[in-house]
Amino acid sequence: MLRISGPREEEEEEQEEEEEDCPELVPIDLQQQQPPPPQKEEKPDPFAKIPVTIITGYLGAGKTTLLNYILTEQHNKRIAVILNEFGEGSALEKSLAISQGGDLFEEWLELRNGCLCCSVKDNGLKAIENLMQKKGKFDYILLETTGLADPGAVASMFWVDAELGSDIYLDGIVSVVDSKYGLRHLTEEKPDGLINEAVRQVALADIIIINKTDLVAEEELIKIRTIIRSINGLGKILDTQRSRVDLSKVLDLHSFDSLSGISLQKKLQHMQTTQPHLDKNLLWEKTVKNKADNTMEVIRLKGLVSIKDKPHQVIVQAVHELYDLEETPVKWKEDTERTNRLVLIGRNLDKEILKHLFIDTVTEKQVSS
Ligand SMILES: Nc1nc2c(ncn2[C@@H]2O[C@H](COP(=O)(O)OP(=O)(O)OP(=O)(O)O)[C@@H](O)[C@H]2O)c(=O)[nH]1
Ligand SMILES: [Zn+2]
Repeated sequence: MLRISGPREEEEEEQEEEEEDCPELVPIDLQQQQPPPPQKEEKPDPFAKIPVTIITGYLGAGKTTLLNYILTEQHNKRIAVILNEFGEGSALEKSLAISQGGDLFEEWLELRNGCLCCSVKDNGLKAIENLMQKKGKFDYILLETTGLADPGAVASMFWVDAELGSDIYLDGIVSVVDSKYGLRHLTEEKPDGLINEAVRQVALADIIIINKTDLVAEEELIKIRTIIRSINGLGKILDTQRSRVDLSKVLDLHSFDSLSGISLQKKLQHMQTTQPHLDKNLLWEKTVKNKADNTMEVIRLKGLVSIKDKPHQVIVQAVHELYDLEETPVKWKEDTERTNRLVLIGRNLDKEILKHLFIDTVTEKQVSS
């Protein structure tokens, strides 16, 4: 079954499931006796450590959507964004990632609002080191991991790299979960009995965002919330549509400061002992097979395609069997050939078969009379 999601509607306010934070108690007499603190002039402190928030989550859950949302919200920060991309088509992913009117960027790119953005292929360490040479130009770092990454590895790098550690600190790990497919990702058993990536991402998170609540009914949400709780009993769980979350709930958390209790090391240990309560795999309708007769399964697709009579490039995205198309502000060049590019991630995928299938689908058929 294929479905195109309809035109974007204005989202309702995201609901939050967690209890409100308790207000802090302040002794009355202290408050009365002390004069208000003088208004400080906001000047960046060149020696201040820069917070890093890791944004993790399974393929297509809404990480980049969250990044884009944060960048466009009012935050009074100069944010540097690092995207860990998948696939070989670097230009493709970059142009999809951050809405900059289709500008492509290899190195650090300055965004309109003073934020910086960079797209990297490896673990992001180089990008951060590279970024630190621009110290003073930004005051927050957001790092999006690839959907299949174990965030523990990325997070650990802030401990391993002492030099890096003196400039920046890990502020928190945010994990985005897809309401529709999260359950499936979280309960998938790996053949070797290892903990799957989706579970690792949830287990390590300080904040778990259950995104795409528009796609599921309340019962589904309860199910996914329950399994998330069973994996991570500590993280704060928030529900969102289009990753629209209250920024104060995801930034400046100081999750790993000595004061806030559980350290990353502890979390990593905790993770090994927590087991998800498994639901059995969901049934899925599959028809295309590879040469070895195994059913192909696409988990994630991104692409830049040309649509007949449309002057603009169109982005196609899919998460399992849902997909949507979005016209970009970028026009195809008049005098050059329009090239369609697709990046697919999944199981038992066969490039040749998929290519034929795609060409078959888009080729105009002669109707014989
Ligand atoms: N229906 C619906 N679609 C959403 C929502 N949030 C994001 N999407 C769509 O889901 C798709 C994937 O979103 P991304 O933000 O690119 O996901 P991602 O986690 O960055 O994906 P990868 O980097 O490939 O792992 C896009 O087509 C989004 O437009 C939502 O709340 N509801
Ligand atoms: Zn992304």
